[in-house]
Amino acid sequence: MTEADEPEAVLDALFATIEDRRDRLPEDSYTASLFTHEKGENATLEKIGEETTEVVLAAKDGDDPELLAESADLVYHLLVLLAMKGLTVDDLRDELEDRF
Ligand SMILES: N=c1c2ncn([C@@H]3O[C@H](COP(=O)(O)OP(=O)(O)OP(=O)(O)O)[C@@H](O)[C@H]3O)c2ncn1[C@@H]1O[C@H](COP(=O)(O)O)[C@@H](O)[C@H]1O
Repeated sequence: MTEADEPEAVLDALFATIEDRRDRLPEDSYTASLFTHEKGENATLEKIGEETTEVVLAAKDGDDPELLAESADLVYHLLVLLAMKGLTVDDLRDELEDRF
């Protein structure tokens, strides 16, 4: 069983993978390309904008599978942005817990 087999741990496993790609920069990794490309931060921010629009349109259309797929794309790119800024998924968890 991997860490990601625990449903509550999937965000931690995904974030650890993003940090690994950021730190090791493997050539075949889309995530690493966002960290290495000169305009990687802009590309990440653009993706967040695009995916947000796609989430809104999927919700408006009542397309639940599309809503879930676009939400996953959005969460992934948000986590990449946090990693770019030196923030972590634990920081996000703390922020959410403070509001709970
Ligand atoms: N969760 C994701 C994830 N979500 C989206 N993407 C990529 O984000 C890119 C942009 O997404 P889009 O939906 O915009 O796809 P697109 O091909 O540009 O399509 P259009 O927008 O043009 O329609 C695509 O290349 C997707 O593959 C992701 N790439 C990686 N991950 C995770 O990151 C891990 C490491 O991946 P690598 O960095 O590739 O090793 C993977 O195991 C996954 O768990």
